[in-house]
Amino acid sequence: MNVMKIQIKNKIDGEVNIPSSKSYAQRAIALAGLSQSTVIIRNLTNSDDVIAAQGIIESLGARFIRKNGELHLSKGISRDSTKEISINCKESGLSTRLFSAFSLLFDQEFQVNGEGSITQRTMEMVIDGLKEFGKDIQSNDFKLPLIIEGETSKHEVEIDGSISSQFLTGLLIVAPFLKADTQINVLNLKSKPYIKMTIDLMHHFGLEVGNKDFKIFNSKGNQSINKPIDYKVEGDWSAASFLVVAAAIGGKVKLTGLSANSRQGDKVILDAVQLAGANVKWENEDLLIEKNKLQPFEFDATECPDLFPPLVVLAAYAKGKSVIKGLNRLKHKESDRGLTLQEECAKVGVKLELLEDEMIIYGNGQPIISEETTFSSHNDHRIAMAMTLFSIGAEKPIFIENANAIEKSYPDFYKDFLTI
Ligand SMILES: O=C(O)C1=C[C@@H](OP(=O)(O)O)[C@@H](O)[C@H](O)C1
Ligand SMILES: C=C(OP(=O)(O)O)C(=O)O
Repeated sequence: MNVMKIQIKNKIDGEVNIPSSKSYAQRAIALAGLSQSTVIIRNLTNSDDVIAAQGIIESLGARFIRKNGELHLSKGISRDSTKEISINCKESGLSTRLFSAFSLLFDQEFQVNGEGSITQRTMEMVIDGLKEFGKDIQSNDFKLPLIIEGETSKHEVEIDGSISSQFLTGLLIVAPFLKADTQINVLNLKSKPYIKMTIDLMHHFGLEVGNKDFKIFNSKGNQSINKPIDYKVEGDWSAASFLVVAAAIGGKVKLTGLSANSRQGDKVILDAVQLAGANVKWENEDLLIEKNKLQPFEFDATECPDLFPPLVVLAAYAKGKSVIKGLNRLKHKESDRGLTLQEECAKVGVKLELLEDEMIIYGNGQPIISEETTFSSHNDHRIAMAMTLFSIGAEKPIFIENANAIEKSYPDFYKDFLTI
C-alpha cells in the first residue's frame, strides 16, 4: 500500500497551472479515432484515464504519434476487420461506458474489460441501452466484463440517464457514423453539463446532433469528420476545485489554464466558494481565489457530482450546518462517496448525515487534527485529494493511504498542492 505523508500547512499562497480536462481529452481521443483527416490534440495530461482512452482507440486500429503532451493521429480506427475485438478501459467509468457504444460500429464480438473499481460499478445502463439497438450482451451480473454480439438493427431507442450520462456521451459520438439516422429518447438525464461538453466537442469536429430539452437526441447517419482538427484541451475544473477550496479555507491561490467560459459544469465551484464567503476574481485569464469569511452554505450538486468531495471539506471548515443536495449521484463512483466521505470525515470529528438525497455536514470551524491521522483514499482519486486538504491548519502531519489513486485524473496533485 502506498502512503503519502502531508506536512502541516499553515497557510495557502501560490500559483498553479491546472492540468487539462480528462473529460474533454477522452472525448477528443474518441472523436479523433473516428476521423478521416488529420487530428492534433494538444495539452494532454498523462492521467490514467486519458492513457486508457488512447489505448482503447489504438486497440480499435487507430494510430497516434505522442510527443510532449500532444497526440497526432496518423490513422483512424479500422471498421473493415471482422476479427473479435477486446478493449481494456482500465479504471475509467467514462471510457468504459463511452467506448462500449463503439460496439454499435461492429458486427463481430466486442469485449469490454476494465480494472480496479470499475469492475464493481454498474453497467446496467450500457447493457439495457445496447439491447435497445438489437445487441446481445453477456455480463457479470450487470458488471464488467461485457461480451457484446450481434448486429445493430434498431435506430430509435430509449435509455435511462438517471445513474450516469456517460453511455449517452458514447451514443452521441457514435450515432453519426451509423448507416441509418438515430433517435435516442432519454429518461431522467443527470449530469447534463457533460452532455453539453460532448455536443460542444462534436460541433468542433464538424458533426451535427439535435437535442430537444435533453430528452430527445437526433443524429443523421453516414456523417464523417473530414476537416483537419487542431484542438487544445482546456484546464480541468473538477481538478481545479480542490485548489479553489484550499484557498477558500486557507489563504489565496492564482490558477492558470482554466477557461472562464467553459462548458464544464464543475466551474460552479466558484459559486459554491462564494456562497461560503470566499472572494473570486478573474484577472485577464488568471483566476484568483481568496479566503474572506467562511460560512456554512447550501448547494445543489446533482448536476456536478464530482464536486462533492471538495465541497464536503469546505463545509467541514465552516462553522455550522451546510447542506449539499444530490447525494444519490455518489453511489456509483470510484467509491460510494457518501459513505467514504462520512467515514473519513469522522476521523477529524466532522459529522456527516446522509439523508434521502441530501448530505448534511456539521462543520466545526477548524477540524482538530492534534495527532497524526491516517485517511484512506478508498482507492478513489477524489477522496485522496479531498482528504489532503485537511492538512490545512492541522497540528500534526496527516497520511493518505493508497495515495496514488490520484493518477487517475491529476498525477501532479500532491506536487501542486505542496507549492501553494
Ligand atoms: O462524461 C464525463 O466526462 C463524466 C461524467 C460524470 O459521470 P456521470 O455522468 O456518471 O455522473 C462525472 O462524474 C465523471 O467524472 C466524468
Ligand atoms: C467519477 C469519475 O470518473 P469516471 O466515472 O470517468 O471513472 C471521476 O472522475 O470522479
